[in-house]
Amino acid sequence: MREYWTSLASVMGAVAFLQGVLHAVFPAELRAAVARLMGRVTRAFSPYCYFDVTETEGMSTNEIYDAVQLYLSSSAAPAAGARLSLSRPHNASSFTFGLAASDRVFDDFRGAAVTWEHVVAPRQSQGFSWRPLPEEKRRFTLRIRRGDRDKLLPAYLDHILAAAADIRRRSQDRLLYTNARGGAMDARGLPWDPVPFKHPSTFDTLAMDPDHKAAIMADLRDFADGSAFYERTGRAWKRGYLLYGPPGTGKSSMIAAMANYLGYDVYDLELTEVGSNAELRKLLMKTTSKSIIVIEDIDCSVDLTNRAASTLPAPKSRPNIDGSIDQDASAGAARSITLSGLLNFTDGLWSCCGSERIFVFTTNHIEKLDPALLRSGRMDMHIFMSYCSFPALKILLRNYLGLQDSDSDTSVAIMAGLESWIDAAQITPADVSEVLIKNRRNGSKEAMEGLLEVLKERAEKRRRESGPSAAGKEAGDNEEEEEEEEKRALESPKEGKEQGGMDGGKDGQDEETEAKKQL
Ligand SMILES: Nc1ncnc2c1ncn2[C@@H]1O[C@H](COP(=O)(O)OP(=O)(O)OP(=O)(O)O)[C@@H](O)[C@H]1O
Ligand SMILES: [Mg+2]
Repeated sequence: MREYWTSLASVMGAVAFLQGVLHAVFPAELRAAVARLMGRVTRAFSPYCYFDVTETEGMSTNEIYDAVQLYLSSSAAPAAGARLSLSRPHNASSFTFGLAASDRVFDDFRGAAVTWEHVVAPRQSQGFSWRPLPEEKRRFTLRIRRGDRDKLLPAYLDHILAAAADIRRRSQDRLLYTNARGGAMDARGLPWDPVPFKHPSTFDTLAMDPDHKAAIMADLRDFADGSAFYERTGRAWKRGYLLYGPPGTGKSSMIAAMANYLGYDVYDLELTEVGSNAELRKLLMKTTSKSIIVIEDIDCSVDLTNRAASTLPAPKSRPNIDGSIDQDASAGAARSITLSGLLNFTDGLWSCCGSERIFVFTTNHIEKLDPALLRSGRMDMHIFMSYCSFPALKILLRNYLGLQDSDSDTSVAIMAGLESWIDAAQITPADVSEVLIKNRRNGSKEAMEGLLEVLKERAEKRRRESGPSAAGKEAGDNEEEEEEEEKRALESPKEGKEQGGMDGGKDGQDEETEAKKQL
């Protein structure tokens, strides 16, 4: 054994000696030229071709290098033992992973396998430079089979750039924009005011029927991933959702959940602050893609019952600095937003500037909306946010009391009571949440008992009120709705309205999903 080690050491010594001689005899340039030649010969017979993406291009940074780094860190499979570096960009809410030196990752695109290697080499000393260059030269080398070249380039790089942009957007704080300045522009000429958007509502916390929720999430996902579909079918890449239902059933929470799910910015459009159709168009043009444009309480914002006529709800009289109201301005200034202006906003040619945008309208009174607004293609999906059902209640119990399905045997009787009373009580998720918040300090059993009492009271009250005099009233009428109606003091007539429902909206959606499947 000792002889083996002695001979190995002498071989290594000889190699080192020869290397020393080579280094001494041949200049560095010659050695590099020989290495380059060898590399070229090897590559000429290789079934692969290689592409280098260097970190810097001349003096400027290479955008593709950054994109590749971001993309590889999130989507490709690192080789066994690869080291990923961790970082969190300033102002970002999530971490990003980067590939360490000389590590390899594998990826595939359209059925072709690719390999990326991260190569880090020391930079040779340079002459004078205005800008200090990094001491190392970094690059990604892409290795693909020669036969896959046409299939992969440039489509694979486009895919990487788009994916990297998406990751970048998701890792930054998203924004909520409002147009609350009444058409005034900021210093940069933008009509929207942004604030960081940090709404905690997610589809996980949203209490609604799980199947219904899953259908909405699938629809959103199809939309966000549907670039090729929309291009192929010649449709503008946008989608409209109409959320309707009584107050406190989670319409605004649903919008926040949608934004959090897709990572989109939200534009909260206050229609009463918009003076004209032209202004509306300008606002639309200043929205970015990957955003949700929201008009809440659309029935209250403007009178959208007559497509042809100008709508004239009392314009908001803004107080002057001294507090007085400018009567001329409030009485005389006719507002000129029309239903057709709004339809153009969602459906016309202007709505297609930019892409990947979702329009969401909410209303408590779908029957007050003009059928033109409900037509499929404008509002593709009508989502009814209903009173709290038992499956929705279980989600609230889980969120507020930490109650799991498996825990339910501890309070089987109360759960059974809640299940039997919940529909009759017609209670909103907002009211259930309030009761649970109020009682949760006393423990989950007490909180559930408290809720059961409230449900019974409500159901009893409803039963008493729906005596013979109330017969014939629609099932959806209830105390809260009436209170809300009074509060909003709407004057628009009800005749001639078509009752839009989830089915109508869903049909449109089903057709599209079907079309997608066929394509
Ligand atoms: N479906 C729900 N799931 C979870 N929480 C809900 C739900 N509905 C309402 N809530 C709770 O009630 C509060 C009010 O709900 P939200 O503002 O979303 O109702 P809304 O339907 O938009 O009401 P409005 O018609 O008055 O605008 C929310 O902050 C949330 O805490
Ligand atoms: Mg709301």
